[in-house]
Amino acid sequence: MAMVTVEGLSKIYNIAVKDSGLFGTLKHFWHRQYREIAAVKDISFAIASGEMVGFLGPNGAGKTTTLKMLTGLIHPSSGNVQVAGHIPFRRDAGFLQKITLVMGQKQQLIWDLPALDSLRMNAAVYDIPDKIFKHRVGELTEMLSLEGKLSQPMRKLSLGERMKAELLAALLHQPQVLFLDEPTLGLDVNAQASVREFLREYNQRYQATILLTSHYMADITALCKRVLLIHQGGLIYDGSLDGLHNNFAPYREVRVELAQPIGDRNDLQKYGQILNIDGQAVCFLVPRENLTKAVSQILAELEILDLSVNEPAIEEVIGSVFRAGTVH
Ligand SMILES: Nc1ncnc2c1ncn2[C@@H]1O[C@H](COP(=O)(O)OP(=O)(O)OP(=O)(O)O)[C@@H](O)[C@H]1O
Repeated sequence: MAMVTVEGLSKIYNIAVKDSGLFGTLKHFWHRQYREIAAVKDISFAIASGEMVGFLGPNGAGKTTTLKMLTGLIHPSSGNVQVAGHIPFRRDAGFLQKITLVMGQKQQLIWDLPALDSLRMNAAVYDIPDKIFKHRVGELTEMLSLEGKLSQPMRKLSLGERMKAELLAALLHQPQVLFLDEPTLGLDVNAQASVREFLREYNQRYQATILLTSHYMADITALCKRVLLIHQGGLIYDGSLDGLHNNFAPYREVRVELAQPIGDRNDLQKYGQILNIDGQAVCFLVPRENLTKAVSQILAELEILDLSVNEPAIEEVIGSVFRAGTVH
């Protein structure tokens, strides 16, 4: 059963344009002009109940705009959206009980209060009976390893603990669908891993449907078998992470350690696209079909200490898909 259905969804923002200076301000006052920004262009996809999907795209691609339409914060310019059987922008109470939106850069818990006080307010908003409130807080506190932290003012918690408390608050009403926008933003590696582990466990325990954006590929590779790639407002890939790797990585990375210091960088470019140079080591990106030729040429023409051939990391694959702008 599809928990999220998106059909031909678009969002156009109208931005007021103003010339500089006093004349520009006066002109803007009397004769306002607008420019259109197509933030999301005719995207369609469906997410099944219990599925965890990664939503990837470079800055400004349209991810947050899409999440805002899926959660009813803004109206689409055109197209249809259904989430858990509801039309989001109607924002009926039943819909808000079934979803949550977590934005890594925004906080809902009050800075000077212990998280527990804010959680009590949330429980009142969502009409959660005291017994259930205590049970859920206990369960989530354990899953998030937040024992002893909820009674301290938020400002005294570490960044990672604050993010976990935010997650707890966002999940108190036990939503079926989680929209997570950069939930690990700015966290150190350990805190990222523990939030990731929590999300995996939460998804398994409650069969929650999760759409997750993250700039950290480790989050996506650890949690999402399927990814949606958005670029300049258009959906350019919807499929498995493995499929992306297999189909869209027609390159191999060739790492060569030279016996002598590197002279002219231009002399090396004939072997492949130079990814980076580190001391006497060069990393090339070589089309799969040229691999044998490039390696034989390197062995014949350069004095080398070591050579290895690797598959590019998934970050590289996605980066090249975005640079190309389209996936065939
Ligand atoms: N309220 C707004 N008014 C006008 N334009 C907007 C508004 N919000 C976003 N945009 C524009 O829409 C486009 C998509 O922005 P959006 O925030 O959805 O991208 P994003 O993929 O979430 O980016 P990031 O990863 O940087 O958060 C951008 O060009 C942005 O400048």
